[in-house]
Amino acid sequence: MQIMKAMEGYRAYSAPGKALMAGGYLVLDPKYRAYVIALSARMHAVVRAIEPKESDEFEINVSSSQFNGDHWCYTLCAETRYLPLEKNQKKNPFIEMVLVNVFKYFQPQRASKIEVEIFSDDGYHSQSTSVTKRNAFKQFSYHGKSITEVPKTGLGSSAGLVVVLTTALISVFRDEMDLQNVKNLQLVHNLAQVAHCQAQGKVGSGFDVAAATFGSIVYRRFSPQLITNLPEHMDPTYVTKLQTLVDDINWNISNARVSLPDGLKLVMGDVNSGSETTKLVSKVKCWYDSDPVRGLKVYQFINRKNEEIMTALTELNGLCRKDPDKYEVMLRALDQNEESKIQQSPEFSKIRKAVQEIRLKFRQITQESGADIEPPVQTKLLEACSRLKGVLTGVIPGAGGYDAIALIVTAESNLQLQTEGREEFAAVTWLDLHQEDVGVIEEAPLHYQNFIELT
Ligand SMILES: Nc1ncnc2c1ncn2[C@@H]1O[C@H](COP(=O)(O)OP(=O)(O)OP(=O)(O)O)[C@@H](O)[C@H]1O
Ligand SMILES: C[C@@](O)(CCOP(=O)(O)O)CC(=O)O
Repeated sequence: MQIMKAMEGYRAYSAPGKALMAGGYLVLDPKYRAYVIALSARMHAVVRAIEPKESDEFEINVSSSQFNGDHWCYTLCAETRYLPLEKNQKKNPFIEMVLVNVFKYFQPQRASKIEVEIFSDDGYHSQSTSVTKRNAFKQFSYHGKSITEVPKTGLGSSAGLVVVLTTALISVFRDEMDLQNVKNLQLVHNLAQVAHCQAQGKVGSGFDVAAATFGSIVYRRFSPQLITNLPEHMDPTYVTKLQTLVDDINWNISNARVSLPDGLKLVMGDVNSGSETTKLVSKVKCWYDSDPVRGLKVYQFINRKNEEIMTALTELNGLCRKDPDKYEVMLRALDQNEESKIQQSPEFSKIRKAVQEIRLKFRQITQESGADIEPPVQTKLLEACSRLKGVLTGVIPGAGGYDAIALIVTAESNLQLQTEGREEFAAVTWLDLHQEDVGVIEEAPLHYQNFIELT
């Protein structure tokens, strides 16, 4: 009772990370679709508005105490058109752009102090020297370094942060924030895309923000001009243009929900390294632009293979419903690595063949563009993984490079056990993650209280 009282006025939300299994690079163009899996690693925000304030200045304190006690303290007000100022000039462009866009969109007048606590699940960062704290509901890792200094695994921490923070702030300005309501999800998505795109320097397709909002999806992006055509933040027309863009314009994105077929799961292996997506993207763009006719042909080929993968996954979904016995036999063949039986499954064969062909093309692009999309060390690792029992296929998701690898494997398989102590897997840490269907959800604020350090 005492605890419940103390939690009054708090709201909590979480949003998932992502792995782009098919469609990397191509998805930057609205012509092509991508297959995005949402992950069980989530970014969380607990929010509370303490009303009202004496002055007309809003104060927004965002803390991310897992990262050496990181916190940002912003003030903003209607008179300065909601331009956020951080008290100690600490930079976090993602938080800043969320504040700019949510405040400009809602135009709140009655100043208040707002507190937001961010928590992120382990999957987002390499966990070499962290300390675990837990309560009866959740546990989080605490690092001795700031957020910008802890190595990332590439699961989309910034998109998760932007989506969950946008949701938390919207809930302060809106009484009703039912996340089953498509209209509300669309509001979160559109505001979060604008904020993420502005913070990131307008390079991404937005698949990570879409997955954090809607969950596992087949994604087709919006036209980039929707956001790049917005004027500068301080332009007097920004507010109405933002509101129109968020509420009235059809973004024409696809976000059809998908799920991996039953009996299959996603496994991610952190290689403790990481890549800079923006550099890879600009090198690939140079490669494409140097011979656009050939570039288009290569992309069209990769796109056919991406679509084949998506079709085969849908077919597997159908087969496991229509003929569960046959499907079960196929899964067991994968489990035992019985190559001749696996080849008898047209769906498995199609997926494996299409992934091989896509990877081959990306290895060629790697050589020609200088962008390390599939560097030899990752090729070697993926080949070694493909020989393990239960592995259907594997890729370096998203932009590729030295990020975590992603495998689709049978639910029964245990890669940890199969790879323990083996030289070729020495660099890999299997992440404790699984596919998740849903995107941003409401959580119980009580689950984020009184964390105790494990000894
Ligand atoms: N828990 C957090 N608390 C505060 N800020 C965070 C948190 N997690 C991420 N961020 C912000 O997001 C930035 C990292 O975003 P970035 O887009 O570089 O990586 P990512 O989204 O994790 O990876 P990728 O884009 O490769 O999937 C951090 O520097 C910080 O500004
Ligand atoms: C290369 C690209 O298609 C995928 C990048 O994915 P990731 O950030 O590496 O997971 C860029 C994008 O879609 O934003």
